[in-house]
Amino acid sequence: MAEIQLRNISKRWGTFVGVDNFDLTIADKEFLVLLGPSGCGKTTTMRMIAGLEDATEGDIIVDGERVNDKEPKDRDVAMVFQSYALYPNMNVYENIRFPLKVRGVDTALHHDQVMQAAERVELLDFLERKPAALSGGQRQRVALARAIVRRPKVFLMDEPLSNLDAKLRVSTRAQIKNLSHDLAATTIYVTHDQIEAMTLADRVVVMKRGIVQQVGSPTDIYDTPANTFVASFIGSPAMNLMDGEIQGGTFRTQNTEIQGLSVPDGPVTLGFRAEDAALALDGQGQITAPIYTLELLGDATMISVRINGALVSVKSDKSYRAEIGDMVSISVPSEACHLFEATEDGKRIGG
Ligand SMILES: Nc1ncnc2c1ncn2[C@@H]1O[C@H](COP(=O)(O)OP(=O)(O)OP(=O)(O)O)[C@@H](O)[C@H]1O
Repeated sequence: MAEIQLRNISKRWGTFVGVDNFDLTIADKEFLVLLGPSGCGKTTTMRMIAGLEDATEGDIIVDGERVNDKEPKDRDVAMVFQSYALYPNMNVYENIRFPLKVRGVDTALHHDQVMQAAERVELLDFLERKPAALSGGQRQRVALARAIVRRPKVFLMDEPLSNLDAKLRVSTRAQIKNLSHDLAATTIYVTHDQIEAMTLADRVVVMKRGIVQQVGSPTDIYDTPANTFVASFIGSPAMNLMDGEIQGGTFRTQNTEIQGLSVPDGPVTLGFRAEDAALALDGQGQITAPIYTLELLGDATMISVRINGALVSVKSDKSYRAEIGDMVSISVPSEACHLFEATEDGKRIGG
C-alpha cells in the first residue's frame, strides 16, 4: 500500500521556480505519468519524492506519514533512470543483488530474490556478464530487475526508455506496464514522449515551466485538453489549431468558415483532430486550400494545408492520390471543434 500525497510542493533555486505548487494525491497502485517538454520540472518533482532534492515548500506524505525529512534510503522507493546507472565492475547478478545488500536484507534470501527478478525480465542467461557486454535493452532490464528485486512500495522511473531504439522501446514499455501491474506498486514515470504517456498511464500530469497544466486519464487529456498547450502536446499529429473570429456562431479565418458553434462573438483559437475531419470530395467542406504536403502513413494518407501559416492536417484513405498544390476541401463537423481563448496557452472555453 502506498498512497502519495504531494501537498502544494514547490522547488525554487534563488528566484528561479523549477516546480510551482504541485498538488496531487497519487492513489495506491496507480501508474502516474509526468509529461512535458524538457525543463518543465518533471525530474525535479520525482527527485523530491525520492528525497534526492528538498522541497522548498509543501509536504510529501506517503501512506499518511510526512517524509520530507527522511533520507532517500529510508523511503521505500526504487528508481530507474535513463542512464541505467549500473556498476561496471559487477556482473548482472551482483548488480541486481546490490540493493538487497545495501538495505541489509537477510543474505539467505538474496539468491532467490535475485533469480526471481532476473527471470521476470528475462536475464537468466546473462547473469555472469558485466554491463559493458550487454546491449542497451539488456542493461535497461538489469536496471529494472534491480528496482524490483526488493519489491518497493513505490517505483520512480525517469525516462527509462529514451536510450533504446524504437522497437525495443515498444517491447520494454509493455514489460514495464506488465511489471507494474503484477507488482501492484505505485509508479511515477517521467517522460517527454506523449505516446509513452498515453499508453502507460492511469493518469497523466501535463506540465509546462514548473506548472501543472492538466491532470487526467489519457482519454480525458486527449478528448478535452484544458488549454492549447495540452492540445498541441498530445496526439500525433498534434491537434490542428487555427486563430480566427467567431461571429453569430460562425468561425472565420483564412480559407475557413465553420458554422454552428455556441460561444460568444470574438477572437478564439479553434482546434480539431486530424481524424475527426475528412476530405469533402464534393468541394463543400469548411476549409478550402491548396495541399501543402501529403504523407503516406501506411494505413492512411495525411494531407496538410496551411492556414495563417500553421499546418492543418486531415487523415484520408490510404489510396487517396493527389499532388502538392491541388485544391482540397476539408469537412470539419462543428461537433469535432474545440474552442480556446485566443491567448498564449489559451484556456478551453467550449467544444
Ligand atoms: N540544481 C539546479 N539549480 C538550478 N536550476 C535547476 C537545478 N536543477 C534543475 N534546474 C532547472 O529546473 C528546471 C526543471 O528541471 P527538470 O530537470 O525538473 O526538468 P525536466 O522536465 O525533467 O526536463 P528534462 O526532460 O530535460 O529532464 C529546468 O529549467 C532546470 O534547468
